[in-house]
Amino acid sequence: MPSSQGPADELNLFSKKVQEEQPEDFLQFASNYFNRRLEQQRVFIRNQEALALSKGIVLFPHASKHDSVTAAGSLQGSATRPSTADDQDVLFKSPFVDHDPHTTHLVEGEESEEGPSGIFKNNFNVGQAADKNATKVVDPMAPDQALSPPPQSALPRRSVVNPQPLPMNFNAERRTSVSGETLKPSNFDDWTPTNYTEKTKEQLNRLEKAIGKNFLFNKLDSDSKKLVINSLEEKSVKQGGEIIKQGDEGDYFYIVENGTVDFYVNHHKVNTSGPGSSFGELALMYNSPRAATVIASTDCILWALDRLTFRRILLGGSFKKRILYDDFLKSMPVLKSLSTYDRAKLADALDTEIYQPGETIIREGDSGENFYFIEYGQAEVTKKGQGVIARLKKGDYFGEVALLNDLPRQATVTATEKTKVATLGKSGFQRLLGPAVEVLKLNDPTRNVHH
Ligand SMILES: Nc1ncnc2c1ncn2[C@@H]1O[C@@H]2COP(=O)(O)O[C@H]2[C@H]1O
Ligand SMILES: Nc1ncnc2c1ncn2[C@@H]1O[C@@H]2COP(=O)(O)O[C@H]2[C@H]1O
Repeated sequence: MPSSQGPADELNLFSKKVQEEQPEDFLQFASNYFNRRLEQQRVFIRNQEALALSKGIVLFPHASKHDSVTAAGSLQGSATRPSTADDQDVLFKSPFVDHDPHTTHLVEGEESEEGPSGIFKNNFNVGQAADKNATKVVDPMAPDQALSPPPQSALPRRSVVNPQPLPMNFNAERRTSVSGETLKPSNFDDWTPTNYTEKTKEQLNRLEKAIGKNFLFNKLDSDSKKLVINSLEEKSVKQGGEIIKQGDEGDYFYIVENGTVDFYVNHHKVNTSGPGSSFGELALMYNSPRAATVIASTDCILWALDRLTFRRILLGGSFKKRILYDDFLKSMPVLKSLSTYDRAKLADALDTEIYQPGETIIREGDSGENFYFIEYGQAEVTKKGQGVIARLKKGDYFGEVALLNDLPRQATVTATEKTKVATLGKSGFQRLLGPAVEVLKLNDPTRNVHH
């Protein structure tokens, strides 16, 4: 059965709800709960389809009207007409939900106790924690693009990629947040993406070599991986060709098989990257204008993934951490100076740890390995001989003093209630915080002692 998360995640969510609600009539509760989930999912798909149709795009070209009411879970829809309220009434109405004493409204994008986008939380791998008491919830990932080497002459103007008319901007409304729209089905059993073409053996071999081990793919299950691979379109770009123009609307996401590309923001070169790297995700994630111009600095072979497949498959998989941390990082005053791109790279590098009341997160005198943001909970800072010197809460950060000044930990930080922190390793701290480091230095609580 298709679902927004996959059966295991749906079951996890469901059992959490059961624990929370302790329903007296379990079967009734279960029936209502899953009816509502199904209803939400169908409504979402209907809306997407209607939106797409309003922009002249057919999302489900192979489906007929009759297909739309096949067995529960078959997510085909009518390609020829927008949905109506009547459709939804007939197709989505749960016989029970209106009168259910147990029903709680599940809103897409609803925050759970577990974090900014709780609906994803049960997807995480439980791994080893930096502190033996902590539970690490997310894996590290995402290779970084190298920083720019030598300066370059003026930008070429000619565009050689994307000769076809522009793409599926079916969701052309500008948005600044990914969260609402991304808590949605990412995997449709019966959905055939528009650009799907089985790859030849030769292409598959090349793809496997170039990108098979890329973080984009090792996060995906085999079906999703196959879907993505067969949706990729091969594009050759000559040296100097403009692949993306800053300010344009997003159409494709790109993976580099061969060659090197340069990134320019407001005509200044900011980055360069080579084989195995990828770019062009920001505009597709945030429905924002392209944040940089991308030029082939050598002849390149690229693989392009259309916007819809990117959003359906990669957003909730490979780019999950960005979605998870998007709102949280945006809300942190200390990170205000970071660009969308900086925030995205930062999110890629974060891990999550949970501490129980009384657990030590940082011990005075230890060497410093991580920087911390508090996602929820409270902690107190103590120093030998001085007792409690500060209290920390949601949105605060700590652990910067040792990293900024190359010193041992200057205080002990202990959770006073269940506390969830996002952690950033030392190298990420130095590489990814950019201008925020200056703010951290200015706010250094030991500034007068060390300087
Ligand atoms: N410093 C940077 N700022 C913005 N985008 C960058 C930067 N470096 C690389 N890029 C990539 O350039 C791409 C341009 O298109 P997007 O905005 O869709 O996504 C962008 C990123 O993938
Ligand atoms: N007055 C303070 N002195 C030292 N550390 C403090 C103080 N207030 C808060 N802290 C935090 O406690 C952390 C302990 O580890 P660090 O020394 O790496 O970074 C420290 C700061 O983030």
